[in-house]
Amino acid sequence: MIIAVDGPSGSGKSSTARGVATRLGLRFLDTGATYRAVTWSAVEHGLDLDDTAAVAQRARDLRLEISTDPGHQFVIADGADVTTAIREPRISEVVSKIATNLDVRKELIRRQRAIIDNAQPSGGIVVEGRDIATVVATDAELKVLLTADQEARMARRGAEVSSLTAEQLRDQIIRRDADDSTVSEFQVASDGAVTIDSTYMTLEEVIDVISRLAKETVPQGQDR
Ligand SMILES: Nc1ncnc2c1ncn2[C@@H]1O[C@H](COP(=O)(O)OP(=O)(O)OP(=O)(O)O)[C@@H](O)[C@H]1O
Ligand SMILES: Nc1ccn([C@H]2C[C@H](O)[C@@H](COP(=O)(O)O)O2)c(=O)n1
Repeated sequence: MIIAVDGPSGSGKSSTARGVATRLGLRFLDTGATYRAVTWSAVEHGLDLDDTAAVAQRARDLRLEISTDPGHQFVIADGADVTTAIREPRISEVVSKIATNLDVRKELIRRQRAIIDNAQPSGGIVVEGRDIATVVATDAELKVLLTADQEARMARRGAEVSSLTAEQLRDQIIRRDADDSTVSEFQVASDGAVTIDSTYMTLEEVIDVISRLAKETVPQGQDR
């Protein structure tokens, strides 16, 4: 089974998808972490991030290991544990440059699909990102567009990283969504997707709703 969770920045995709995977005993893939790992590597190599060919080559050359265990997340890039480093503001500020590089996307989508295929024997996977239902896994059994209004998303990010200024918060949520939406459609639900507006819902409530939908989606008697 594949559950796709797409949506804008700060809507709760990652925490919700991880929670659903834990609840249902599925694997979990944070596809944003793959774009962040390439960004980290390009920065470490001192590349000009506007040099799309050089950055795409870096994406193809990168040795990348990403955990799909919802209880133990890690990202290893060229042998370095970058689990924390890829979340630093210096990466968040520039990651859209890498995520809007179409050759990088081609390479990372290929890798994401391989990870999803590998997870199938263990029962399935919850995959979160911006283009999962529309591009990466169009055959997902359950497609969710997770939204929340802009103020709620900025408040959530602010509560998570208290050191961010108001300007940095707007950059990480509003500017990033504007840039990212030039290459992916995550503001409007695709065909067959269920929209969940989490503005006034707790994380647990969102996890409950998606878990229930997932159980209703799998035919009775079929192994998960
Ligand atoms: N329904 C919710 N109610 C309140 N807070 C939430 C809810 N869902 C998630 N959060 C919190 O909001 C913050 C952002 O969530 P998360 O990182 O999962 O969002 P995201 O959509 O994956 O963001 P990004 O795409 O920017 O990585 C986290 O601190 C998380 O705990
Ligand atoms: N499937 C995806 C996943 C992520 N992105 C972009 C969006 C962000 O700018 C960046 C990092 O994602 P985050 O960790 O903040 O969810 O990668 C994308 O274009 N497609």
